[in-house]
This record gives sequence, C-alpha cells and structure tokens, in this order.
Amino acid sequence: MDVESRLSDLPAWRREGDEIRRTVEAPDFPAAIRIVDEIAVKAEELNHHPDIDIRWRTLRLALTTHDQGGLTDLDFTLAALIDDIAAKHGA
Ligand SMILES: C[C@H](O)[C@H](O)[C@H]1CNC2=NC(N)=NC(=O)C2=N1
Repeated sequence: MDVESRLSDLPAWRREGDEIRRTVEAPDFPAAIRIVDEIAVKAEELNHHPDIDIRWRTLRLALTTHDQGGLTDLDFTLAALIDDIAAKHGA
C-alpha cells in the first residue's frame, strides 16, 4: 500500500503512524452532529468505523484497520466519503 500516493488524492488527511487523520470544522454543533450521523451510516454499510472526537463544532477523525494491522483500501474509501459528507454540510 503506497500510503503517500493515496493521500495525495485526500489533501485534508495526514498520516500519523498506522492511522490517517483529519479535522473537520463544522459551521456549528448541530451540523457537527449531523456529519457524525451521516458518517455512522456509511461506517455501518462498510463495516468500517472511524475514531471520532467531538469538541463543540470540531471533529477529529482517525482511520485505520485494526484487524489488518494498518491502513487498507477501506480507510481511503471511507476517508473520501467523509470528505463528501463534510463538504455537503459546509465544513
Ligand atoms: C468484526 C469486524 O469486521 C471488525 O471489528 C471491523 C469493524 N470495523 C472496523 N473499523 C475499523 N476502522 N477498523 C477495523 O479493523 C474494523 N474492524
């Protein structure tokens, strides 16, 4: 897996060890929760779940594939979906 080349298509994400991470700044707290709610739907569809830290309107998201011991295609697929959801909510 060429992580750096996959990340070049996802400029909001950066690698931190075995994870990729991004911050999402929502317009307000309700929007942040709506973003989390939509991410939850995709996470269930993919059976792949981000770590999410919610602080007022700031979300910190981390993706990795624990059961494969590192980053996989699923992490980059979910990252792109999260970007779409965030953009749709003005984040
Ligand atoms: C049993 C089930 O497939 C695993 O627990 C899945 C669920 N969602 C997951 N999500 C993430 N991010 N990493 C995993 O390794 C993972 N494993």
